[in-house]
Amino acid sequence: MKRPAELVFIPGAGIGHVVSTIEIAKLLVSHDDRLFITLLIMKRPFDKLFTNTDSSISPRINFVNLPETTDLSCFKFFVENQKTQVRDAVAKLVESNQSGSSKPRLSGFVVDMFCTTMIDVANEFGVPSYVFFTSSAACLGLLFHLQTLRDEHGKDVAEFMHSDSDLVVPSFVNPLPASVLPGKLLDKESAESFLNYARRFRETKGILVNTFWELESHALHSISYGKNPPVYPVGPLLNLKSSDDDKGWDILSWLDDQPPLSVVFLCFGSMGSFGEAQVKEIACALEHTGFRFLWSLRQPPPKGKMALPSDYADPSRVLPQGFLDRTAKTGKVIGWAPQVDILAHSSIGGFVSHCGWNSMLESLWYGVPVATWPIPHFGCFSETPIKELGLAVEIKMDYRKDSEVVVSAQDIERGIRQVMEHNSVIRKRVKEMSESNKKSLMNGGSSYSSLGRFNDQI
Ligand SMILES: O=c1ccn([C@@H]2O[C@H](COP(=O)(O)OP(=O)(O)O[C@H]3O[C@H](CO)[C@@H](O)[C@H](O)[C@H]3O)[C@@H](O)[C@H]2O)c(=O)[nH]1
Repeated sequence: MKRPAELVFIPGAGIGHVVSTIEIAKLLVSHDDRLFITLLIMKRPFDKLFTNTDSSISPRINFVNLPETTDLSCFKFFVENQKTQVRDAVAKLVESNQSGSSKPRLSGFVVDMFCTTMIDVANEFGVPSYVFFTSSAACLGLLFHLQTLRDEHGKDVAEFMHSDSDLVVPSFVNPLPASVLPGKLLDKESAESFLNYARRFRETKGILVNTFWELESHALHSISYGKNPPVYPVGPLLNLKSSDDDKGWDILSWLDDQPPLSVVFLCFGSMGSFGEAQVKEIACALEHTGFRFLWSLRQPPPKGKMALPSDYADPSRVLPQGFLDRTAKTGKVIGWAPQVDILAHSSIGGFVSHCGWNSMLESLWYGVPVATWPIPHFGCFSETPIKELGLAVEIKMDYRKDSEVVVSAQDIERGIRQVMEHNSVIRKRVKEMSESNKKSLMNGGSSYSSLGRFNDQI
């Protein structure tokens, strides 16, 4: 019998990365009873995890909170600066595992897509690394493609920044207009970091991706070849546990009073917020459509400060005058939303989203069609694969026109009307995909089998 094995997981900072990493850890240990996992959690002072990081979730999962860092000048350096802490934590783990032959042996690191620098630490301990890619396979394919263009064809990807041409990217079904590529991916300074992530992915023994075959078969085929390490689609990895705070209860009981499919939900992820002019356009669109709405409205962090948006003490400050009174019977403006509970509610008819990959997977799980309003932060964009599959309608598309460009109330209204249509083809397709979604994780399903293949090589 094989000796028990221990994997060290290094999730990226932020809810969009930590939650799915905890879910993959839970799935892996439930599939293999000789596996132990230690998660090293990096925290910035403003990170709210909104998730359970105590070890009671499984006796074979252990959380270690790394000391909080205050130097937040740059994300890349934030991760780099954690190397010493990671090294120390792993050394302690190895030492405590030496005390008995029944203790697990360190078998590898699973590093977040943005923590590839930790591959160096895995190498110091003489164990292999794997990547956990928290976004879509299409996005992973794009990173590989840009890196190949750069390293093998000498192409300067910054050229695409101002280009109007189409780009043939193997992980996308249709050519991509250069204008939809996130500026961060092409910008001279940040592009090099992204290309470097892709270079380092290729050094690893495998890439776990939070997706499933039925959703992204085209993208997955396109990256499962030649020089790339084996790719394991193991999603959707979602924490569907209900919120138990009082605020959440108030929102859900409001939804209980609304008719089925009548409410449009607007929420822009953990990092999404708008300036006052854009907030007013959204409010006008909502009022004009007359649909019931639930709107997670959050205020931007102070300019130049690395922080997350926060809830408004008084949202009427940025809304059109009298908006809250006029819509009191049909709408609710909230701060942080218990998103999965909301998407699960039968009154929700459509979701206006910034297209973070977790949000996309959550809405597909519950069969809620999406109106896409991408706000790319780290250059991972998720709405294109969803739209290519006919699972979403579009509000805003051009990434280069960043958040400073105000989307008009008319464009928002058009998107909301489309996404709320009851008998649309999109709604039907989303429902069908919702079924495949659930099957992929069941015994014999595509993600279930992928997990088995991954476990076999640990
Ligand atoms: O009010 C809110 C806002 C968000 N969420 C949850 O927070 C998560 C947000 O994740 P995601 O939708 O992926 O958005 P981001 O927080 O923006 O995620 C980052 O990480 C993702 C995974 O790599 C990338 O796809 C995104 O582009 C990147 O911005 C989801 O589980 C939401 O349910 C809430 O519960 N309430």
